[in-house]
Amino acid sequence: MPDHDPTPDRTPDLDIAVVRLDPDLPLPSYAHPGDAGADLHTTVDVHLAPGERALVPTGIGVALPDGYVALVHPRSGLAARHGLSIVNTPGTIDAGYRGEIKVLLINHDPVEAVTLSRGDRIAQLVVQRFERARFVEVGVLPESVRGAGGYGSTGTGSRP
Ligand SMILES: O=c1ccn([C@H]2C[C@H](O)[C@@H](COP(=O)(O)OP(=O)(O)OP(=O)(O)O)O2)c(=O)[nH]1
Ligand SMILES: [Mg+2]
Repeated sequence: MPDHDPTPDRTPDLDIAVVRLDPDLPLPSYAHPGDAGADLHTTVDVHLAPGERALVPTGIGVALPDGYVALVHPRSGLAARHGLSIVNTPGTIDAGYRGEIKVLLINHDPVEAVTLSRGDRIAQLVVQRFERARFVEVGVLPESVRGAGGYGSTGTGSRP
């Protein structure tokens, strides 16, 4: 770590009530100042054959304030080293949810199994504010430059 960290730790913006359903495992925590994701741990040993998935408990329950959502993101190190990801990435933890946060891990490696031990950090939780939309039905949508183009409509090469 440099003498002067250019990303100093912030005063937390928000308190979130957490229960530890497994008191021997740590609370979610940020690895570095400025990190967006707080790491979540598995409470169980996991063995995933190639292509296999498993719903893995984290031992954590939260009560998010109204207007907030927590998103369960994969960890890039596990993805790069082992092909490990999350089936429904990012998982959505609703403000009203009071159950245990679980992570639907999947082993995308075509050959190697993935083995994780109880206590390993398996995913990261990003807490965000969100907008509650009112879906207002109209007959025709306003025009835009993109229009209905999508799914690669701009091509893959560099653009002028
Ligand atoms: O990765 C995840 C995704 C969801 N959940 C919990 C929290 C969330 O609030 C609840 C419902 O998730 P979601 O809305 O994604 O699932 P659904 O299939 O739509 O179920 P439901 O009908 O219960 O909303 O399950 C997790 O613990 N981990
Ligand atoms: Mg739902």
